[in-house]
Amino acid sequence: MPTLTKGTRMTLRDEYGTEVRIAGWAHTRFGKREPTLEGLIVEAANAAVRHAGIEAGDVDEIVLGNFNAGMNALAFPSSLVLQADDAFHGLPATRVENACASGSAAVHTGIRSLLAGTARTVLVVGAEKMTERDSATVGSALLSADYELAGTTSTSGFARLFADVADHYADRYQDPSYTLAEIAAKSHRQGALNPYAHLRKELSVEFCAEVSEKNPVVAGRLRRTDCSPVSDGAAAIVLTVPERRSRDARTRGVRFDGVGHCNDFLPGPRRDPLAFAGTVGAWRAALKMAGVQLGDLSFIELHDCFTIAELVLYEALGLTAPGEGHRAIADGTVLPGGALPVNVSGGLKSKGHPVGATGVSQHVMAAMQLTGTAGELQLPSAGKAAVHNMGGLAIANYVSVLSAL
Ligand SMILES: CC(=O)SCCNC(=O)CCNC(=O)[C@H](O)C(C)(C)COP(=O)(O)OP(=O)(O)OC[C@H]1O[C@@H](n2cnc3c(N)ncnc32)[C@H](O)[C@@H]1OP(=O)(O)O
Repeated sequence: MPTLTKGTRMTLRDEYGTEVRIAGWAHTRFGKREPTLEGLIVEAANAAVRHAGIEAGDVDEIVLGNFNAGMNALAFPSSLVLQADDAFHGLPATRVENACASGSAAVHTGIRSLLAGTARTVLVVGAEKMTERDSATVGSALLSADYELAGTTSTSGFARLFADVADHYADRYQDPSYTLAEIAAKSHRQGALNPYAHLRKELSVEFCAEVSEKNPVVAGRLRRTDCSPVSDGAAAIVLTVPERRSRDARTRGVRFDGVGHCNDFLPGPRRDPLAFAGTVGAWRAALKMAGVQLGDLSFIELHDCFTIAELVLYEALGLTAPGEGHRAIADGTVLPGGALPVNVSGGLKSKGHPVGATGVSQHVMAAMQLTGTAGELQLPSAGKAAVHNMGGLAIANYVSVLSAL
């Protein structure tokens, strides 16, 4: 399989030395939530504008990440953001969709507007309402992102596809089941500390490792604890290019040092299921643009839609050699306090995965760490972070490298 070397080609600093920042952010609680999609969007949008210390009238453009995984079939969901404040009335507002990476697709779209000079302040919202529908409907909606299975009905949905990845892993290296339980327990431990998380319950490695009535098999080797949950929720960020602002926001916030976006082929046979080549392409592009290496990062928020994805990502991102991802968790590297903590927020696995919100949520979690405002989740030292968000089996891949100001 070829290595993907193409991907986003842009620079994050323009001729005036302008840099792109996240000036404010907000996050609703994830889980089974009462508010409608509109209610979640309004809550996150207004709170992010307040947090940035700007007025709604300062926003030039709105981008909404939304996959419609609840199959609500609502046209123009981007106009729901206008409901947050009358000052948004008339603004350009666009819904961006790239499956489970829709949130980061929205973030990167907002960055492009800033770099193009068509906006100075962009409000990016990610939102999804999934729990209103039964699991077969949600499973089918998610599978519309898969080339071979689109249009089919499934109660195990994407879990089946990632269970196949776990089988390939077992065939090529060794049975990953126990390592997957260790990853699940790590995520639940962190999620229990995250006030925004869907599943705030510590689960032991033993519980996650054992198939039981409370932890049934969902597909193949994947147990319930190996899956991210079906969640409702929203997150929002305010993107700015501060030097060009007429009314300056507070100077706190975080800076984008690098971005990468890389899409892979859809047909399964054209991809090595354990290479996540599109992710590797986006990762390398973002780190190169930022001028950093793995060792320069303080932590990573990565797309652990299933625990097997996190294990494969340890290897694809270079934390360990192929087949040795188990070492990253066994020796404590990816734990808080380890050399490179992964998913300190609890990740998708425990924080939840309201599909369109996820990429924005990951940027919010990283921004909180980098500004020392992550509460019980706070790492002692957090200067530089990478955020990785993917759609499908590493089909649409986005990476951001962020720094504290
Ligand atoms: C590229 C990508 O991102 S693809 C990813 C797209 N997302 C998905 O495919 C979603 C995958 N997840 C799922 O389909 C579902 O969450 C499942 C199948 C794992 C679990 O659903 P169900 O079996 O219907 O669980 P249900 O909602 O009835 O909850 C039963 C119990 O399990 C718990 N639970 C539900 N999901 C999870 C989970 N993922 N992990 C741990 N516990 C869970 C609930 O809190 C509840 O606990 P309680 O009895 O103590 O109250």
